[in-house]
Amino acid sequence: MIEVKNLAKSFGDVQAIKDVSFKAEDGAITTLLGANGSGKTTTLRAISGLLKLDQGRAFVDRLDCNLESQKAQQVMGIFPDSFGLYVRLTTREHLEYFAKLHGMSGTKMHTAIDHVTELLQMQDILDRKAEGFSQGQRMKVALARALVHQPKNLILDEPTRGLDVMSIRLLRGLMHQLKEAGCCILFSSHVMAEVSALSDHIVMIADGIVCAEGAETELVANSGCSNLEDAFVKVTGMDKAA
Ligand SMILES: Nc1ncnc2c1ncn2[C@@H]1O[C@H](COP(=O)(O)OP(=O)(O)OP(=O)(O)O)[C@@H](O)[C@H]1O
Repeated sequence: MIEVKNLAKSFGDVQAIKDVSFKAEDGAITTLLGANGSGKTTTLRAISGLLKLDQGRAFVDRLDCNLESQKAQQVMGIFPDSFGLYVRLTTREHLEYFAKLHGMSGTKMHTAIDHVTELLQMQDILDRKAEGFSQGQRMKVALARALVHQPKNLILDEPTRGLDVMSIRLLRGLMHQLKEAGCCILFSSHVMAEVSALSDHIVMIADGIVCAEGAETELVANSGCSNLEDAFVKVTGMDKAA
């Protein structure tokens, strides 16, 4: 479970997030839905422990992401907005490196690597260096890296950007599978169809503030609109800005 309370963070004069609070439950897919620059990545980075907040607290499985960052890292997998692979390392070497960072070794580590390799159907790239990997192959390595220590919580920042239809299907299938297994999945997106297809709970964010949250049907009904896109535009005040 992920819970954030009153997060705020500025970069110089830019207030990236002003007041962000929400809860992402286990066994559910929660989406941070917001336009470009609304504060999605900053929020996810704060949960990942990569950012020192000006205000507020973030918790993963009740562990404070700032004060108990090492323990919190153990229970979350992070799929960042840039894949950041080391081109000279093979897929296997990437996975071993991340597994070791999570304290794994020996048979346990090799079994975990076999498991994610199977899960993501990536046997063909396991012993290839990452240099020259396609976007889909890079996505698989980044996802496998996030999952190798079998975290209960998975955080994905705009995971489908740049992917083709088969890679997106694989990713969505996996998110559903992990949700069914009881994991807490938190992802960010601004693609309405994707948000609608995947989300159990949607958190709408605009200009660094959470404007509304709930199930899609609830958000649409409360807005008086007929679909999620119109509800989003209305709730975030983007109709007035246009
Ligand atoms: N390291 C940084 N330095 C300066 N400004 C930043 C930094 N990180 C984020 N910002 C600013 O904070 C605001 C929110 O950015 P953020 O990346 O969180 O938005 P986002 O919702 O993820 O956007 P996108 O969908 O375009 O990725 C933007 O105005 C951005 O320029």
